[in-house]
Amino acid sequence: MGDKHLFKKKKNETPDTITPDSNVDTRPDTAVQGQNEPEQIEPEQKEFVYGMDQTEQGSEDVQSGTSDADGSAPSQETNENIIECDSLVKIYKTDDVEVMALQGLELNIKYGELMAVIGKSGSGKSTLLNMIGGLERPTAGKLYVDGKDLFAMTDKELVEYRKHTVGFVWQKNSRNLLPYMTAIENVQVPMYFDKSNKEDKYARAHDLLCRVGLEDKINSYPSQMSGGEQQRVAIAIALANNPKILLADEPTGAVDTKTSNMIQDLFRKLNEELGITIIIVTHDISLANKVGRVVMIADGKISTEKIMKESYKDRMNELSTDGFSSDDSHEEYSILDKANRVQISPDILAAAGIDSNKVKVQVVDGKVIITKE
Ligand SMILES: Nc1ncnc2c1ncn2[C@@H]1O[C@H](COP(=O)(O)OP(=O)(O)OP(=O)(O)O)[C@@H](O)[C@H]1O
Repeated sequence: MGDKHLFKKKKNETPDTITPDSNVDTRPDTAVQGQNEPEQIEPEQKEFVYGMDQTEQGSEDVQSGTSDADGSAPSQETNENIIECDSLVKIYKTDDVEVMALQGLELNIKYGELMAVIGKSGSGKSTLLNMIGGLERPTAGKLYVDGKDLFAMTDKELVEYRKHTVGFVWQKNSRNLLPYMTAIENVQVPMYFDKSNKEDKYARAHDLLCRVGLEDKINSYPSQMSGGEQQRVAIAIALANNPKILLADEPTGAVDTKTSNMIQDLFRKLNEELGITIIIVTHDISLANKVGRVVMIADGKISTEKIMKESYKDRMNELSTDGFSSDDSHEEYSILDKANRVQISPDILAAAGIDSNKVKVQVVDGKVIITKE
């Protein structure tokens, strides 16, 4: 990512909150990872490990795009970033209309990060998540995930990628769970093509359900579980194939505050225990305040990012969620794009009394000062 640290925004300033448009679901109708994937694949031997510790599995993954040969694709050995978005553009075309959902987005995400993506409705959050998840193809730019070039993958390779590299959790449980299966059966669905025997699959599903705190509900059907419990089953399902990245789109959007807190804690626990990279698209400010980094998308680009202060990281490890106050937990930065441009939010412009499109830019004592003309 380009240089950052232009100026600090007021602490505690919350991003714009919005109501998700629940009537319109523009995403591809892909349910639980692995369920709607008709292609037959060669089963592969996998160890019973989660998260980062999958170098063996990764090497058997799709090879297209792992272009060490041309030297351009990052790999885990040489790169600390699991995701690199470089000038990423996504244009949707419907009839005569073109929508530019992402407009040259730059973003790097490190292995093992726990981060949130926020922004107004229509800013491109889900589009970014869907592209990282291999559900949408970039129109232009570069997108590398775990050393693989998603731009260059064939459809078949993308199916493989979706099965092994990423796991999804959606807001709507109907998209995550099959109603006629118990929790433990649901978790085993994505393991269908896995070569390991029935007992191993059962044991792995059982272990995952224990990790998400549902050891008492393994034989319950979705209708017999609360919304929060169903969401925890959904997280176990998303982890079923030991993905390196967990992608969650509004995972707390349909639950109450208490359940939301529980899910937030669970993401942190899984991130710490499994070392898995977790990216959460959310409007839930309390959730955004409890992750290591929050990036805000505005008009299809990253505009600001907030990094959790070290002192808060320590406190988060000591305190339960209920006792945690998120005030002043992060420092906020604006992001320079490749052309050294920066977006300044309307709030900051208003606070500085800037109401025209012409400003004075000076360097004073090593600081860039932007003032009204
Ligand atoms: N399949 C699609 N076809 C056409 N336009 C689309 C499609 N998916 C998204 N868009 C448009 O792309 C833009 C970004 O959409 P996206 O869903 O990524 O935004 P978002 O930030 O996730 O919004 P929300 O918070 O409301 O879910 C919007 O203008 C949206 O209407």
